[in-house]
Amino acid sequence: MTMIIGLTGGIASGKSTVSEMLKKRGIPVIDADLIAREVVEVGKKAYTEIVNAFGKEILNEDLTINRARLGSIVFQNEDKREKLNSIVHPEVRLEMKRRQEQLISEGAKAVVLDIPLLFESNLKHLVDKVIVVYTGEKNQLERLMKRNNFSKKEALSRINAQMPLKEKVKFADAVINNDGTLEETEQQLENILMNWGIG
Ligand SMILES: CC(C)(COP(=O)(O)OP(=O)(O)OC[C@H]1O[C@@H](n2cnc3c(N)ncnc32)[C@H](O)[C@@H]1O)[C@@H](O)C(=O)NCCC(=O)NCCS
Ligand SMILES: Nc1ncnc2c1ncn2[C@@H]1O[C@H](COP(=O)(O)OP(=O)(O)OP(=O)(O)O)[C@@H](O)[C@H]1O
Repeated sequence: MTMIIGLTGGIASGKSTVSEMLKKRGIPVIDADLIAREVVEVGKKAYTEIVNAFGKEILNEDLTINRARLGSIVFQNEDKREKLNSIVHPEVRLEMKRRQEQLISEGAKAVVLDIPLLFESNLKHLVDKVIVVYTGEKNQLERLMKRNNFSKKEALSRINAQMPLKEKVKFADAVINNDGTLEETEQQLENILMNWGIG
């Protein structure tokens, strides 16, 4: 039996960092953010629906989606965000399921689904266990501003578009506190995998 593990957290809490550590140990990770980029490539079904809903103003000159522009629209307006989600999420879910089945058929002993909105989208039923990557509010804000070159206002609008991390922790089977060093984060991950028999 393949163990399906959900990896979630808040924006910039460290999911990709933990996901790299998992891959290094040979555990495959299916990344929802990455798939969400693929399904909106020029000409795909979701691409056409986004252009119909948001207009050509959100396109770059080469007709690809201008993510910064679309982001600044949807993170300021919940209705528009829900509209975008309703276009993109079904496509992401289909592709994730396809990849998960492929990995299971190859005999993977565990598969990790890296899904930032696992709880917000009520997807807990898709996984056997959930790891939440946690950081305190101050670290989350600072890391997000630094990584994306965001103002405080821009960063907060994205953080506030998600369930508070403190809430997510309550629904976790295991929590990794990523406020410390990367070594400390890796140690916590090792302990969790060991406890679940996949270390
Ligand atoms: C709005 C978009 C174009 C902004 O693109 P951008 O390159 O700036 O951000 P990126 O996609 O790398 O996402 C960064 C992080 O933002 C957060 N985030 C993204 N979309 C959402 C959303 N709809 N609601 C809440 N948080 C979100 C996640 O924590 C994600 O890890 C893009 O995020 C998008 O298409 N979002 C809708 C699809 C989605 O929900 N993706 C997330 C997982 S499926
Ligand atoms: N323990 C740590 N100490 C210092 N910086 C860290 C640590 N963990 C992650 N970071 C940095 O914080 C930022 C956010 O981390 P990461 O990209 O892994 O988050 P994420 O949860 O995948 O974000 P997103 O939701 O946007 O996909 C990155 O710039 C990363 O290098």
